[in-house]
Amino acid sequence: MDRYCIVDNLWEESIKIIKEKISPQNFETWIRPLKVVSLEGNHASLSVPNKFFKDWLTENYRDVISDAVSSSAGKDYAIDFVILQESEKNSRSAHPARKKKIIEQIPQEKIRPKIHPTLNPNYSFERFVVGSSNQFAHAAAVAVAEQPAKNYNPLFIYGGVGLGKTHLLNAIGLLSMSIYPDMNVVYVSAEEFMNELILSIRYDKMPQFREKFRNIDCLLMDDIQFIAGKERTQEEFFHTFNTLHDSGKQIVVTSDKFPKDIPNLEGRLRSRFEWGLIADIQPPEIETKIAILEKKAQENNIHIPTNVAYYISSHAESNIRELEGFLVRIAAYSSVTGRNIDLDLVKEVLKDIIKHRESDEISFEEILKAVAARYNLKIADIKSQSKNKNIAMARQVTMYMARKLTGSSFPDIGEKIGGRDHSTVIYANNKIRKLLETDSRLKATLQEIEDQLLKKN
Ligand SMILES: Nc1ncnc2c1ncn2[C@@H]1O[C@H](COP(=O)(O)OP(=O)(O)OP(=O)(O)O)[C@@H](O)[C@H]1O
Repeated sequence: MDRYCIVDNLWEESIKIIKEKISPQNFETWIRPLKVVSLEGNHASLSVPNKFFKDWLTENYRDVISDAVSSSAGKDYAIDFVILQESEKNSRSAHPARKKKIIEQIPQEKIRPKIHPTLNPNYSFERFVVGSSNQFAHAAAVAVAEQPAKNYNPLFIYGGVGLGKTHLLNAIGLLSMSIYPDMNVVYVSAEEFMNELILSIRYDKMPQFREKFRNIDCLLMDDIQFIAGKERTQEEFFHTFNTLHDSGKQIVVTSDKFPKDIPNLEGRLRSRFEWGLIADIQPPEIETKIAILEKKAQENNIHIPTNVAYYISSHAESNIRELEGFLVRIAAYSSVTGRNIDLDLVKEVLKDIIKHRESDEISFEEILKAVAARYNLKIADIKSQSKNKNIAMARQVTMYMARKLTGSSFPDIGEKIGGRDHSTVIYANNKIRKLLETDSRLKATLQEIEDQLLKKN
């Protein structure tokens, strides 16, 4: 058998294994179009039609594919994905020798761009869409990047999942480095910081650890909430913070919560976070979602008609990562089926996700439970007659959310929340609505509760 036959047989065997492991629809969308372009040593390269496909496969199916190829071949294979050039895409059955060439034609720097060892070059300010939900955080981030340690130190950026905190943090690093090329910028997640600390303690390398983290011009630390409750990490971060701050170095941290709302965060750290500027990122309104979607589409040469962008944005949650996921799915489906992206195609691709979501009915009891947990109260407190400020607030939030998420009538909600009159529910609903116009912390809290309720299934 010639070498290309062996490769084809191996791939045939592998896809049988993969087919057993994933749904038929996903198999047809993601696996069927793949072809092996090279098999060298312990490395298999598979061709994919575009970057979206590549990102999706890398994130979701790389391990499944590599396990299947390894088990068919009887030895371990690492998998990577290579984007087919347009001309190759048009002739699906390119000669094997030509296929093999494809990898060599792609410049190395296109495969793995390297600018800074830990900064993501795609997360730049140019690629960040500004809307009213993130305007403040964006302006603060630009100011810090242009004039580090001048005005806002530390800068504390907080917001819900997938709303662009990491993107902004990276953008600060990229811009600062382009303005001040000699600047020592370090981007690290709080978890990596902790892991490095543990290793340094274990291998007696604390002087090196301190040398590294206390000689930085701009420290960008992601997901700081992770260190809460971890005593030794908080202690070390506290000293790192002081050293950098005292010597006029910039510190930027991100978190999923406002400093005061991070449970188990040491008071001395919390107060330091409050020294500088605290900027929030709110869930985007529909116009910003559409603008982000259109920008992402444009960056990847995908044409999305306006009605389609509107449809996707109005059905995606506020999480922008999810919005991107929808785009990936749609672009891949369109490229595999050769169909243009229009409303019918999008409805077809997203129908399961959207149907599932619409069937996710939230009950009053679930809202009550989630609000009580968020405000550290018992359900009985919320239903009680207590006039305590925190309890009264939680009660009004429950009424507002019940109205919003269940659509129940005012008298119904009043009945369920301890036999209250419907006018009390109307009052609570109006009061919270009004507060939300100005109180960004409350807005973030409510969004968090809502996200949690929507994720229940
Ligand atoms: N305003 C924006 N413009 C363009 N892209 C955005 C914007 N906000 C978020 N994104 C994109 O959404 C994705 C998720 O963003 P990011 O990872 O920064 O979120 P995060 O807030 O750090 O999430 P997590 O809480 O999970 O750490 C990224 O691909 C990012 O580029």
